[in-house]
This record gives sequence, structure tokens and C-alpha cells, in this order.
Amino acid sequence: MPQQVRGVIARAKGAPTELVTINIPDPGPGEAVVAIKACGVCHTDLHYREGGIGDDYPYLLGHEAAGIVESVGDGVTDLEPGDYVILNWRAVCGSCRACKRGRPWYCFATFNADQKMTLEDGTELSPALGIGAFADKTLVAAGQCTKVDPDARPAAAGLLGCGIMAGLGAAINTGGVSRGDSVAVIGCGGVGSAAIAGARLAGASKIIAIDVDDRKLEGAKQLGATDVINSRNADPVEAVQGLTGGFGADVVIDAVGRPETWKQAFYARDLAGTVVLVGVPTPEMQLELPLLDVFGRGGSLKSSWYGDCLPERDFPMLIDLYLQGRLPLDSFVSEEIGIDGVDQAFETMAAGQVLRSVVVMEG
Ligand SMILES: NC(=O)c1ccc[n+]([C@@H]2O[C@H](COP(=O)([O-])OP(=O)(O)OC[C@H]3O[C@@H](n4cnc5c(N)ncnc54)[C@H](O)[C@@H]3O)[C@@H](O)[C@H]2O)c1
Ligand SMILES: [Zn+2]
Ligand SMILES: [Zn+2]
Repeated sequence: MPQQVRGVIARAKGAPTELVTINIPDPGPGEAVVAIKACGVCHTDLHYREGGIGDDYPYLLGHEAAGIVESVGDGVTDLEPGDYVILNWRAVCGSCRACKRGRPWYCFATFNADQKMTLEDGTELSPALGIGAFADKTLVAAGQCTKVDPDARPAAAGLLGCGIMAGLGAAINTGGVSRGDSVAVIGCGGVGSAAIAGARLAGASKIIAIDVDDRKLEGAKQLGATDVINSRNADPVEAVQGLTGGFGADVVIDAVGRPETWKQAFYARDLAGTVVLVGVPTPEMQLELPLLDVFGRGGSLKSSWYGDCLPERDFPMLIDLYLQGRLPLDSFVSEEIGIDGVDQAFETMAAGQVLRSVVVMEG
């Protein structure tokens, strides 16, 4: 039986969000209905509201979520009602060129549910990143559900569904940080702080946190930064060189995504080091750089989407590390809010006051 639940939608560009009743169809072949337990508030949700991603309004917002599988459609064999899952926005297909060449994190075909959730009047909803989890329940493709240890509390577990995974993976997967490396992270919001936690987990010996906000640098120390630089007061390139014997860091992660921070990353790395761009630039941003400097420096220049993660490989492993006390996911949960608090959380986020606000569903 199709059911009616509450959901947070963006009805029109720039308009405040609304908590409304939505229709969830029964899961079709390859689909699942998931009862949401918690869902983090991410910049991307705000971008949807503001029209920065598309104009397929109304959007059903929310995409960093953990929940319990309620029902599954035909042909779903690896998931059953009662399973505790983290939702992901990149279920890989296994058969495209990227998948076949062993780089499934570049998979061309991402799986979402075929059926549509709707408003009460039948208007089709566009779920944010194919998820839509600021809701009591949502409909997804079964491949978007990854089973993890149910002992992990939902507010922390759900964060692996987007921004925190992006930061952890930028360090561990894309940057390939390994034991003894020196790492610098520019921008210590949720994503950059997660990169710091990832660098620590990977055994980095020096982790240099760079931000323009002392509150963020304080938080970075708690997560394992060994040194902090406020780039309003000091040249971050010189400071990183000074802290690394003049060489620069082995891996530098730009979690801001502006031409000036990327250049800092480029010059703050060791000659053979790696730059990872994880912050998302805007379309008009241009980069100007002496080509000779690119030539004269080896190493690699990379970008990282979703931490180059493979949910089935990475989520259960990271949740195990969390439960062992080795990955401080709780530190990223700045506040827990109700489903009616999303717009307020967008303001708190824009003011730089939190790493993550997390909507926790009652009951
Ligand atoms: N690649 C991905 O898969 C992925 C996933 C999620 C988010 N992101 C992107 O990552 C970026 C960071 O996201 P977030 O949630 O951490 O945002 P955030 O706003 O929480 O953090 C940004 C941080 O950068 C700092 N900052 C701003 N300008 C700076 C500068 N010039 N130098 C140093 N620090 C500066 C801010 O003080 C803040 O602490 C965004 O661009 C976001 O879109 C990427
Ligand atoms: Zn594929
Ligand atoms: Zn997100």
C-alpha cells in the first residue's frame, strides 16, 4: 500500500523549505523503502533550495542518512526488512567502462529508484542526489543501501553518506595518505575536518590544519591536527614549508575549492607530493599558473568526488573503526535537530557555526 509520510521540500528557487505530506509508493523491482533515522544537513541541500543545482522543483531534500529497510521490491536479494543501512548517492553499476577498468568510483551509471515519490496532488518530487531523506521514509534503489553494524548510532552513521565520507576518502582513497606522511588540509569545515581525521587514521605523522577561522582550527586540533595555521595571519605556503623541513607536505588537500586555496595547495606540497581538490569551485572560477611551475614539479594533481569511495567496501569498514573508537564520527555532529529545523540549520551552517547539524527522527 502506498503510504503518506512527512518530508521537507524546496518548492521553488530560493523559497523557504516546507514540511509537507508526501506519497511513498511500494518499492518496485530493485527498489527499497527505508525508514529514516537520521539525516545530516549538507551545503548541497542548500544549493538545491537556492537553485544552484537544477530547476526540477519540487525537490525532496536530505541525503546524508541512516535508516532501517522497511520493504524491498522484486529481485532484491541482498537486503531485507529490518536491515540497518547507510544510504549512498553512488551505487555503481559494475558493467560500464569505468567499472570494468577497475575504477568504479568513476562509474557513469548511478542507480536511483525508477518510481517517483509525489506530493499529495500527484506532483512528482525530485529527491536530492536521488535520495530525499529529510522524511520519515524514502524510496531508493536497493543498491543505494549499504548494511552496517546496527550498534552505530544513526546521527553519526548517516554522515558517511556524503560530506564526511568525501573528506575521509580524499585523504585515504584519493590522496593515498600513508604512515609517516606529512599532510596539510586547507579549510577545516566538515569536509576538511574529516580529511584530518582520515589522515590521522592513515598514520600521518604531521597534520597541518589551515583555515581563516580560529574556531575551526580549534576543532581541527581535537580531531588530530598537529599544527594549525590561520591563513589570515600567516602565509600558509611558507608556514607549511617551515613545518616540513622546507620540503612541503606529502599530501595537500584543498577543502575550500577556490583558485587561491588551490594555488596554496600546489605550492605547499613536496615536489613529488599530491594535491587533492575536494572543495567544489563555481563555474566562473579560473586558475592562472606559470606552466613552468607545473613542469618543474612532479607529483600528482587530483580531484576527489565522494572521497572516491565504494560504499560497499568503505562504509562497513569505517563504521567498525568508529565502533572501536578509532574514528570520531560523533565529533562531527554539532547539534541534533528535528525535521522542522532544516532552514534554521542552513543559517547556522552558513554562519560557520557547525560541522554538521543532523536531523534525528523521533520514534
Ligand atoms: N568533492 C566532494 O565529493 C564534496 C562533497 C561534499 C562537499 N564538498 C565541498 O567541500 C567544500 C567544503 O565543504 P564543507 O561542508 O566542509 O564546508 P564548510 O563551509 O563547513 O567549510 C569550509 C571551511 O573553509 C574555510 N575557508 C573559507 N575560505 C578559506 C580560505 N580562503 N582559506 C582557508 N580556509 C577557508 C571556512 O572558514 C570553513 O571552515 C565545499 O566546497 C563543498 O561543496 C565536496
Ligand atoms: Zn559502472
Ligand atoms: Zn552532501
